[in-house]
Amino acid sequence: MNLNQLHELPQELLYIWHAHRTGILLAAGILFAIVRLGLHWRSNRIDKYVLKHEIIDKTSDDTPRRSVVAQPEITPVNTQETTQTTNATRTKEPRRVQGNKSRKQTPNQDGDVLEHLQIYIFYFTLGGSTKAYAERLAANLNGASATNQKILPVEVHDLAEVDYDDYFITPPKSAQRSTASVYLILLPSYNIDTELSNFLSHMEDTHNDFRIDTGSLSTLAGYSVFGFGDRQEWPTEAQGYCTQAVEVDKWMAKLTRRKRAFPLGTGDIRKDVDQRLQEWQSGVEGILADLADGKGLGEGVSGSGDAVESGDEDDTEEPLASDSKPRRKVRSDAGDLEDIKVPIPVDFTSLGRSAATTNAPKAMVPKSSPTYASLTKQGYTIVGSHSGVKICRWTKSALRGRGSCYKYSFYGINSHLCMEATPSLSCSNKCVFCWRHGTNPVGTTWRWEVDEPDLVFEGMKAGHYSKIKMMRGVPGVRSERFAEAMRIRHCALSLVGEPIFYPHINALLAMLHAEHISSFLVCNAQHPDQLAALGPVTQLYVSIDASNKESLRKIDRPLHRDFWERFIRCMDILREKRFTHRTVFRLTLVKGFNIDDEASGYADLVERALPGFIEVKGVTYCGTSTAAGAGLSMQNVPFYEEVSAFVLALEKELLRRGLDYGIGAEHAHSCCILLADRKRFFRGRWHTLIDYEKFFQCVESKKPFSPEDYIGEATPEWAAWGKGGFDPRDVRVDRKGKPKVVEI
Ligand SMILES: Cc1cc2nc3c(=O)[nH]c(=O)nc-3n(C[C@H](O)[C@H](O)[C@H](O)COP(=O)(O)O)c2cc1C
Ligand code: SF4
Repeated sequence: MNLNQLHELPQELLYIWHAHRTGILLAAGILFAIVRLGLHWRSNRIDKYVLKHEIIDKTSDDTPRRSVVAQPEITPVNTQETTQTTNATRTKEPRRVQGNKSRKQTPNQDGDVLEHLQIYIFYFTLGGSTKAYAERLAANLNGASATNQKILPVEVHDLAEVDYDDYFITPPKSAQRSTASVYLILLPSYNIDTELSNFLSHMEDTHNDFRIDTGSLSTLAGYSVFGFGDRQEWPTEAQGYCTQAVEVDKWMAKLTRRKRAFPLGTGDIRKDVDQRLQEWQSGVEGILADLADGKGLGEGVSGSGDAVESGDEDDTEEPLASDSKPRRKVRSDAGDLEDIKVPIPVDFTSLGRSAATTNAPKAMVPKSSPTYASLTKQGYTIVGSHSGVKICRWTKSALRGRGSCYKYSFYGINSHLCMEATPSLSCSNKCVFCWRHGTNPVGTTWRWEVDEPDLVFEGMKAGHYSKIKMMRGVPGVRSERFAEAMRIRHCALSLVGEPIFYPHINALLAMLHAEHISSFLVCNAQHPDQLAALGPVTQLYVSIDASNKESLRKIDRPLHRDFWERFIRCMDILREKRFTHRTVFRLTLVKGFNIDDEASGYADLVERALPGFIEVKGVTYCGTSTAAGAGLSMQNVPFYEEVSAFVLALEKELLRRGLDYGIGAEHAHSCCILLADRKRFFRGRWHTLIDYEKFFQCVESKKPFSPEDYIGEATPEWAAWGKGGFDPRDVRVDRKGKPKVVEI
């Protein structure tokens, strides 16, 4: 290049710039963007690499590299790790926990092979008696598990001597991943300041310490508490009986995240402590065996862990359908059984001839059907293809010492010993107040497969017991009632559907009686032939939902066209049955439907059937769309005074006709009053209770017998008219679980 050309270079460059500046700028911009993106991607990879290695370091090293502020829902990854963390931090700095999200583990849920079960017994004592009980319990458990290699010798610790940090912040160091630990805590109660008060404060502090996982004992396999108290000085829990055991049980539920392995047991040191402790021990032994077998706590409903227990059940007698919202109608063969078009429907009244039908019958509630899904969602256990079982709210209530249903006051039935079941989920009515609407199948004929009665019976019992077991972790469940509940004494065949619809109903009843389970069978007065053929039943109910044809049509919405004729025939059959069966009318009063001016109509029916008893009950509003569609609202639920006024009017009307009925008992809590034939009033008292053992003797004698043969003792004073009828052994509570004052 010569000098001239060199001179012209700037001009040349300027020219090139002007001519190509857009392209140049664009290319530079693209290049810059590529470089930035490359750098960004590279730094991201480094970050990830560092993080990954930090995590690996953290889980493999005794000393945590990072501390993460504990969130309410965090929990240690495993026992060992947590113990190490706590140890490592306790000496150097405030306690720290790592913040991995809870996986709600139990040792054997981790997939670890459970090798051992370590039982720790903790006790507190001042006078020495609880120590003696703890040592005896340890000896018993060691003896019982001597042959089980998985259960390690029991460790016994005095709470006054242990360092709480070693056992009650996290489980002990000795607890390995493959060793499940169970705490059994035996405690007296003292209303004075003792070490026990410190223990309780420690539990509260641990739970509330923001640096510690709120469920820091959740890696335990389970726990159970037994309290010793003195009922003579502290008669009820509210007055102080075993209060500290109750408190510890609640805090343990929180700290373990609901690992209550067996309900809190309590024993009166002056009276029943040995028996209660023995019952509790037997229950605990069962759970320990399950845990050692790697079965975990089972499908138990874990306790809420709430220090203030919530009344987690509504106060209505019948549970509401869980989804009371209007439901889209699902059309399917199985879902809407009423609409199934089976070519030749078989009238179940002539089932013996069903072999003539060529089409094989179907399952009433197939597993794949929406009906099945809906019923199981509501808590029913479907047994076989057409039966069901469910524990009623009163069974739960009695397990928690919150009262039994009116049948305890009237007939001596303990609700926690009662199984509610039906062998036929199908019904021939669509009553407006039935809370199962939209779920249970309906039909006038039995068009389905028939399960054998032994299958139905065994399935019902298994379903019931499994539901009872699910209650063992629920706060407030009394251990002695829980133990008693594992032996069914009564069966209410009234759950849903129509029990006598089942072709083998008599065989099923015989199976119940053979196991000394009493039977209360409720039918809807629509199946006269089955009613006539019915064998022995402890108590035979007929639902009387209206006193005249029009009302019955409006309320029961029966599927049979000849529903009134069927109803009246049933009245006549009942009149005959009164010599062989304890017959009961069950009236459900619905304000605006069947109360007003109907006392005389009901009296007509009583005069016709002459039942031994008349139960009158105010309807429970279930809030379903069906109820609403039928014009039912809370306005239709009568007050207790209105039910009482109706009963008095009916009693008067019956007397006017020379029918001697009187008020035998009441249960104001469930708005229910019992009228009884005055023959049951003798020796100055009503006798509405049942002697169940005598009933079984009568059945076993195979000779004819009458309801008078098994009249029980006098109706308790507290259930008499004007006394309310609430079981005095129990505490009535409101929706929040707070004791409730009953006004009669
Ligand atoms: C000073 C004192 C206070 C007590 N307070 C209660 C109490 O509040 N509630 C209760 O149920 N029992 C209470 N008790 C009864 C004890 O809990 C009961 O006797 C227990 O078995 C004592 O156990 P220990 O011998 O292991 O100390 C109390 C006993 C004493 C001596
Ligand atoms: S009789 Fe049995 S099933 Fe019926 S409400 Fe009472 S406890 Fe429940």
